[in-house]
Amino acid sequence: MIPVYSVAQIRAVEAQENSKRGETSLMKQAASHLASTALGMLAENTSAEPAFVVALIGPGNNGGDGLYALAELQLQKISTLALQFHEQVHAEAAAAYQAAGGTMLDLSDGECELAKASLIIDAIYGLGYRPGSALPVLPANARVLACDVPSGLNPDTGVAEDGVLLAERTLTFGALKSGLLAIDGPLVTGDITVADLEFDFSSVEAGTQLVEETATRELLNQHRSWRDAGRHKYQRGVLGLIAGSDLYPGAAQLTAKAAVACGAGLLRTHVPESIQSMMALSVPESVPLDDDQIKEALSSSRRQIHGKGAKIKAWAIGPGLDGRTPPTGAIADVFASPQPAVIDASGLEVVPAGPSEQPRVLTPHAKELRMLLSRAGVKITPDEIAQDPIRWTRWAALAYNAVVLLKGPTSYIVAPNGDSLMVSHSAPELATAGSGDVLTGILGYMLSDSSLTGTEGLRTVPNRRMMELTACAAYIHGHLGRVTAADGTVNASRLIENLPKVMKQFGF
Ligand SMILES: NC(=O)C1=CN([C@@H]2O[C@H](COP(=O)(O)OP(=O)(O)OC[C@H]3O[C@@H](n4cnc5c(N)ncnc54)[C@H](O)[C@@H]3O)[C@@H](O)[C@H]2O)[C@H](O)CC1
Repeated sequence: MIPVYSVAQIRAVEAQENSKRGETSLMKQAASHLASTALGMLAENTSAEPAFVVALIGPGNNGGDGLYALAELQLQKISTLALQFHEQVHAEAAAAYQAAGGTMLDLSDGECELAKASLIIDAIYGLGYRPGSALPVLPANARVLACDVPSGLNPDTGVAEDGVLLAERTLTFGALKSGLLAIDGPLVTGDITVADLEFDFSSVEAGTQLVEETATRELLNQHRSWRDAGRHKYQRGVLGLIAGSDLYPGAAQLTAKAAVACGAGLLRTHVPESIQSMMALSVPESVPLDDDQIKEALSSSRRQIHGKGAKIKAWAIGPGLDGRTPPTGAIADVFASPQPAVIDASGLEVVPAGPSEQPRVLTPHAKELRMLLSRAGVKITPDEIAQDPIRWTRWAALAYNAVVLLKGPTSYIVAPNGDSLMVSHSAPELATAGSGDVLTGILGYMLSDSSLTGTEGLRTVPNRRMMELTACAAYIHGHLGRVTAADGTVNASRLIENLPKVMKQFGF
């Protein structure tokens, strides 16, 4: 996992490093990473035209990084040009660039050169960016390498100006900044690479951790064993799904299909009688579960604690459920059971607040998070959630004593003790009806498979593990969105079609 810091934290560490190693030395180290990233991007060019790198240079150290990087390229016989965006410029870096034979022009005098560039380095604003600046308009198909932070993106909040310089790649220095991963960040940074400047972050605690592919695989493999291959279906994850209504019969089917597509050992479905035949036809692998059988499953799970085998290992509650009526009878009993549960959609309208014996993951989008907080007595607006998603997700995790996954372009996963993870590997095309139902099926299956939770019947799944598996499910769901979008438009049914292949890529 990759730690994510605030601008203030990075500034503090940078100041320490500057006093130890000197600002110029740090800038040159950053610039060297920037120059080699630029060379890597140029090597991808198929054009026979000689390389021509144009850098947009701002007034501060971000601009200084850009100039030192151009000087390195110039010394490697790459044709370069520096376009000054501001009358002020980093004098020492400018002198170094000109000593290397570089040419500096005011942007107004050299703007026409941008169209000829094989690569544009955006070194106008980085950490020091303040909203409200004018920004240049770049040629439509320009290849842009952002220096530290794309200009026009707030490095802390992730809010971008309309005129933000869209990057193909962002090389960020020292560590990930929260703004690169939040709100507009994922839409404007392109692929992000962190340039290691050997900073000492021991004095600051990361606000959160980004779960990327390597971490996802490590987390999934934590409890896997060669013995898993010999398991029978009751050991390969038995999920109880409580979902569906006459109003929304489809959501239950999508979650059911997704859980089956993940390779669950057995799916038991508790849906209204009016849609049971539809469920049996559309998901023939599923087995119905009536109230009495739920009570039997719950009582045997208690017996399991005393040695007898129960069958249902986890619950998925909510997709398409009629949220107007509070749970009664068997469904209320499920909310009080010790098995882990993922609670989504209308299930969020009825999940009880406060301490619970059940290890739970709630999976709201921003509007549902607002409803959860309102039910817990906290009135806030969608904008307030957007401005500080981790803080408000943490509120809900505390109020409901549950792991909370706030769904969006970036997913935030927060445990009741305040620990948080982020997943930014996603696809904008996932904003389509039923996508959340598919995620519920993936997560529900994962919580039901003891080769993933690492717990047999005697212990409930710890919140830390619930949080880790939720992040893995969010990562796989985001990857599923990218794979599906690669060869066509995205809908929930196509996501499900691709799910077996994607799960296989992650060792299932
Ligand atoms: N953090 C690190 O590890 C390292 C950072 N480096 C580079 O330094 C920049 C940050 O430099 P700084 O001079 O503080 O700020 P910027 O260059 O981002 O901004 C320059 C300057 O621009 C002015 N400004 C900001 N917004 C506006 C606006 N809207 N209108 C007008 N003027 C504006 C403001 O005065 C800023 O100070 C960081 O990104 C890295 O690239 C080190 O070089 C390497 C290590």
